[in-house]
Amino acid sequence: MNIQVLGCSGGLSGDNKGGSTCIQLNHNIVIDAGTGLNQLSLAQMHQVRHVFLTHSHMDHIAALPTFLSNQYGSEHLPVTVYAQAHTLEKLKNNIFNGDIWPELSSMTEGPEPILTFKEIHPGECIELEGMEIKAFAVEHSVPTVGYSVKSEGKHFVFPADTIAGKQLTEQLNRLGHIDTLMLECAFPDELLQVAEKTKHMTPGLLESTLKSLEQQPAELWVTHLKPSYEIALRKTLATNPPHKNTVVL
Ligand SMILES: Nc1ncnc2c1ncn2[C@@H]1O[C@@H]2COP(=O)(O)O[C@H]2[C@H]1O
Repeated sequence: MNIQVLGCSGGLSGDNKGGSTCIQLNHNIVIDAGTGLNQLSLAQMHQVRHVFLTHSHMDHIAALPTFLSNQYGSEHLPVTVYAQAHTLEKLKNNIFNGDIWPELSSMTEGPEPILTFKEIHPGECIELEGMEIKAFAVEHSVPTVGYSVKSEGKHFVFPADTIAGKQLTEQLNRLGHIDTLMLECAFPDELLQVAEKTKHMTPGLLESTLKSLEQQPAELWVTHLKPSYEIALRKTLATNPPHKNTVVL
């Protein structure tokens, strides 16, 4: 399984060229459609057939409308967008509503639509292209799922935007051995109250989450740093890495 983090910032600024959350699995699957998706060329976008969304927040869906419109002319239609009912409802009502962007799921190019929305539920596992992609519920300010991806003997887990706590620990422990755990760290410890209110992590919460796990992952990728705090967070995470193999993306 080839994992490319196309974007993972917790916000947008010219200092972070990657953009917001989008993780590409091999050529044809992405998790989230933040602005990192725009790193792909048109030809590469035409290879992406499956989009798994974690939640409805803008930094995770921003590139979806233009990405989907770019699919007109692709030979490999339709694109399937998987998400929980809440996320699909917000997309249909607030984005693909004919005002902000066309209702692409009902529009056709030739014999088939370019887009299919597919509701997923926490606990559901979808098998695609030799991968097992399982959604699991996490605690964030809107209904959110993380994804566990197993392929070729490797296990990649992305809990998306979430706060530390019993739910996250239990979900991660249930998943067994993890090769790569990609966990967020949005705010510094001084902003713990903001992190708690917005349901995000701090370095301290990251450390306590790692300590609460029955098995350590082989490596930890830290993601979703908020641009305003990125320099300070990188310094803290370099001085006191929460895991022996920590990579701050
Ligand atoms: N009370 C708050 N204080 C600071 N930032 C906030 C507050 N509420 C929402 N936000 C920001 O709004 C963002 C929405 O997306 P996120 O959950 O990634 O992160 C959130 C925070 O960056």
